[in-house]
Amino acid sequence: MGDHRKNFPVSWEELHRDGKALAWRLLEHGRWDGVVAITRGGMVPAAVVARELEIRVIDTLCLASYVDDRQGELEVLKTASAASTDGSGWVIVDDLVDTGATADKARELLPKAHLATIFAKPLGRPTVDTFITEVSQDTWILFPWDTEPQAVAPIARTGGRPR
Ligand SMILES: O=P(O)(O)OC[C@H]1O[C@H](OP(=O)(O)OP(=O)(O)O)[C@H](O)[C@@H]1O
Ligand SMILES: O=c1[nH]c(=O)c2nc[nH]c2[nH]1
Ligand SMILES: [Mg+2]
Repeated sequence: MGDHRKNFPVSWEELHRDGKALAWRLLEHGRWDGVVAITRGGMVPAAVVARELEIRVIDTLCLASYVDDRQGELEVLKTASAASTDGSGWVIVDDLVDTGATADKARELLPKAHLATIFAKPLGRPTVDTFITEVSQDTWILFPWDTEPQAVAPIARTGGRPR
């Protein structure tokens, strides 16, 4: 695994709540023509946002760069059909910005779209228009689709290392 010092586990309930918080923030900007989910991580937040804002036009932009918590070269696996436009009136949703590389590519493809995430780390924060929660750069966010409950040692016994 990579060099992250802290894990930040997120539950389905927390993600649902934060997705709704993101929808409230996006509502302030008026109506949206559609949502572009950056797959795969953006799909669940995008579903919550689309449901709350009654948006039924949903597209995907398929970008991949990480294997586990190691960043590799960013691959564009599929563009959004909204990419035939400049993206104005559309909101792009992802689960998080970390280094900002994924968000930079989304902006390159849809320069006028609004970019929204649930989480932002400091390096990526300037690339996103709206986000809900900031976490430190050395934190790894653990999403519910990547995790399952298991027994762990007390923090004090790990010597401060991530478990
Ligand atoms: O700001 P960055 O450093 O670019 O990192 C953020 C991106 O990394 C993760 O996607 P990942 O490449 O793991 O693909 P996935 O969504 O299919 O899991 C996450 O879902 C974001 O899209
Ligand atoms: O599950 C994830 N958690 C993260 O903190 C992260 N950063 C980039 N990609 C990520 N994926
Ligand atoms: Mg992703």
